[in-house]
Amino acid sequence: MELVVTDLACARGGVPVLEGVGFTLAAGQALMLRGPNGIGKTTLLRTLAGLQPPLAGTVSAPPESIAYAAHADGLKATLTVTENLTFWARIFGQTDIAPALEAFDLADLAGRPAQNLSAGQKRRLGLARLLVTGRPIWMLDEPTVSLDAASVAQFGHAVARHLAQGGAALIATHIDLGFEAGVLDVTAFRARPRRIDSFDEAFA
Ligand SMILES: Nc1ncnc2c1ncn2[C@@H]1O[C@H](COP(=O)(O)OP(=O)(O)OP(=O)(O)O)[C@@H](O)[C@H]1O
Repeated sequence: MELVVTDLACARGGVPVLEGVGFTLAAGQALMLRGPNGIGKTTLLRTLAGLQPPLAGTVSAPPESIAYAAHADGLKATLTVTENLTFWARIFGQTDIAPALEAFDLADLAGRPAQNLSAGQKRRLGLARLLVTGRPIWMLDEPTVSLDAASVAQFGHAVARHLAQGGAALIATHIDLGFEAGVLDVTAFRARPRRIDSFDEAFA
């Protein structure tokens, strides 16, 4: 599924962050979001994934086509690895969690409660959830935090497989993930400061 973003503007905490964002992401393609800390990469991903409304512009792909993985792992602490994946698979109408366990080398940890995993293992489980969504467009915010080199490579392979199967990925990351990808530097879309004209606007 193709994602076409046109003239998008987005805000965080009521403050415009980015404007005029436009790009196309075709099936099979990945795009790396770049730009300094605080420029608006997370804000853009949240807006594209439908977690917050844009100030302006259009996003061609519906939120139902997007799987969003935020900074936080979002795991159920007392559920095991298998139970976490099964829980998420059911939400997305899927049943098979075996490929997710395999892709992220989680089989040996399948019976362990999420709260007893290391930070990197939690992150692997968080990312494995992408595979049980069945959704074509992955939007990932700093997905490699806490991962060691082998796990980064494993994650890179999982994304590459997703792309080969006709998926697409938009990834905010500062590191090279080992597969061919375009780069979108969001610095080019930094919102210009504007005058606040009313009390209501100042505290919106
Ligand atoms: N909850 C919030 N309320 C108000 N402003 C926020 C909030 N979260 C972030 N911001 C501000 O919004 C702007 C964009 O933040 P955002 O998290 O999108 O940047 P980023 O490019 O993802 O940064 P990083 O590379 O550090 O993760 C920043 O100036 C930040 O300080």
